[in-house]
Amino acid sequence: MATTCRANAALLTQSTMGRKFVVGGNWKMNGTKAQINEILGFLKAGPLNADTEVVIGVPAIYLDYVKSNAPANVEVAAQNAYKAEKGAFTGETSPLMLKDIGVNWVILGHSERRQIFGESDELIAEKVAFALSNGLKVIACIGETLEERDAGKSEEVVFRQTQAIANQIKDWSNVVLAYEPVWAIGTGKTATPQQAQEVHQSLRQWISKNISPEVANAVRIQYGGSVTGANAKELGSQADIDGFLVGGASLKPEFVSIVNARQ
Ligand SMILES: O=C[C@H](O)COP(=O)(O)O
Repeated sequence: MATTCRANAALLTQSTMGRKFVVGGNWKMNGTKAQINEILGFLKAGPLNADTEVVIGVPAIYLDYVKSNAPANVEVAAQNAYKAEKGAFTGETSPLMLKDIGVNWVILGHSERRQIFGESDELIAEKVAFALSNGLKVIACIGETLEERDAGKSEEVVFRQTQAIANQIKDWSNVVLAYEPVWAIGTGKTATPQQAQEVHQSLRQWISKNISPEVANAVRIQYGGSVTGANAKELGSQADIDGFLVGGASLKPEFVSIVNARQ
């Protein structure tokens, strides 16, 4: 048993080598200044594992405030950005505006953007390309709905969504993929570590074949969908899970233990 555990740990170290664990907190449309101050309070208190990259996705109106008040070991992300520098796009935010206030990350293609706001694979891919070309780092979300999973189409869907991005970009070094099965988002139904690992592994194999082995080895793939302090350690111990994108629990002090899941 001890030998098997050591062998698994060695395999995990080998397969994740060079991929820094990255945990995102997606606040979605939540937060008041008072609540944000509480969140920043527990992030400052941490302690946050220095080997984990932490990025919080903040509503646009609070980006500047959070950027000015977040601890130095926490990066700040927008939850959306448009594919143009400036112009007549009422209600949108440009990657250049984000850079202007010192925000270096953006979350794109979240399933809520896809489903509620009708964003297509192509639009998301264009936004990813435009954000990257303007110096942002991108968390690009992919994932299947329950109907698609029940129809056995999980892989087909995530491959299609990733292909759309691959059609628009060449350099993946500033991209983190977030696999978020839609049926697990905000439902309390987490994918089991095995279910998540299975999709992450086949996605990495698909990337190796269709993009390149180098990208497959280097690109970080987060899991998202009802991640909590209670399930993060087991999920985070899977060889192809390189971090999390956390919704509800990122608003709570348990986010600290999610960040520290790989310690
Ligand atoms: O971006 C985060 C995901 O939508 C997960 O949300 P959740 O942790 O509340 O299920």
